[in-house]
Amino acid sequence: MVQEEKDMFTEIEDIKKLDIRSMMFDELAVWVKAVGQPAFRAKQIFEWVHEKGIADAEEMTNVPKKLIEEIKKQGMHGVEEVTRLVSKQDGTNKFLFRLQDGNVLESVLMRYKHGNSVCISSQVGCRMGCRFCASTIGGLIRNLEASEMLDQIYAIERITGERVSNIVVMGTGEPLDNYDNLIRFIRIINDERGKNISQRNITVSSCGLVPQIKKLADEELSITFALSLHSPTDEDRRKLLPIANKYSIAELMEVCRYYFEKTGRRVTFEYSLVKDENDTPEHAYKLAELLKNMHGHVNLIPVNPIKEREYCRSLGDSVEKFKYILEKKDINVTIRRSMGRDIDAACGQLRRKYEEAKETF
Ligand SMILES: C[S@@+](CC[C@H](N)C(=O)[O-])C[C@H]1O[C@@H](n2cnc3c(N)ncnc32)[C@H](O)[C@@H]1O
Ligand code: SF4
Repeated sequence: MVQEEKDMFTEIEDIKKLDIRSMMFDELAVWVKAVGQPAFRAKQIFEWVHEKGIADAEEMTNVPKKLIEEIKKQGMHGVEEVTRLVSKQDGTNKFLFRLQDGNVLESVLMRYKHGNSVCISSQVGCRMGCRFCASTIGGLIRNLEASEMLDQIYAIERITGERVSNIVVMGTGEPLDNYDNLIRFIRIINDERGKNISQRNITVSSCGLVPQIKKLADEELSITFALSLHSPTDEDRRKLLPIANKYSIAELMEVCRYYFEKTGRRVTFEYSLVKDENDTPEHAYKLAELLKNMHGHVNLIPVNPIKEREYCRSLGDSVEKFKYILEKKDINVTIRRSMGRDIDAACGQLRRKYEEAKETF
């Protein structure tokens, strides 16, 4: 075999490891050719799967039976609704979805004046061990495929009949611990032949994996990067986030600066306020000092209590005071409204409940 043939062979072998919904357009075109079909079929399939967001290959009415059989053989992974909770307070919908292998995950639809936003999961479980997070209690089960991230959005559109315009990758899982599938997901959801969701309307949040943040910056995407900072000092951060033992705040600030330089996008700093642990005026002053020359924005969120952990949500007064101190120091800051508080707002809680009481669903 000459080198070119070898490369083509490796390419198709790699593509065949993906399910149809996880293939980017160019990969789908190679696959279509490999199963002996004309090139225009790739566009048809891509539009059915990603623009229309169909649940089942059988719905492709203009695609020949033989090709549908090939697609089924290749597989089209996605999610299926198990249950849905609707908040009486603000109309937020929380979905529990089942994957083909029986694992379950959560996605949340939030309705805002500017459009519908969906918070998706990127892994089944998480191995990062953050102290206040329900998603990590059972550890990491597995990474989600790009198809399984995409179908959380498509399924919500199918179920509600409403368009989704914003995506936050802030559900269960550490997206940068599932890096390649995350990038594949972003490229497909942004493809103009599919849902064509602007990269500017996508936010990816991470607990702070420095090498992957650098890699993300080098992709030069125009997504928003959110860093879960939660403390201005290494000492306090280590108490809340085990990953802080690996990467220091100084390294995080350096890579966030790099992210801004490469992409021109301001970084969001997530700060979940835990009573007496990171919500004192001293913490606020230190945070202001740390972020004074960063091109960023702070998002404060009083922590959502979970029953497995002992810590408390900051009181309203401390939250307002924290915000006031940051503002006085010219730091851009907002308090994130906690959506769907009446329906287990803390991410991972519904999935845990389901795992604990499968038979009642
Ligand atoms: C669930 S994580 C998923 C994204 C990514 N793994 C991360 O940590 O940024 C999304 C955000 O929710 C925060 N979070 C987790 N549990 C929380 C809780 N009980 N209350 C408030 N925020 C929480 C995280 O710290 C993070 O900022
Ligand atoms: S906060 Fe994020 S990184 Fe930490 S355990 Fe939860 S999902 Fe994982």
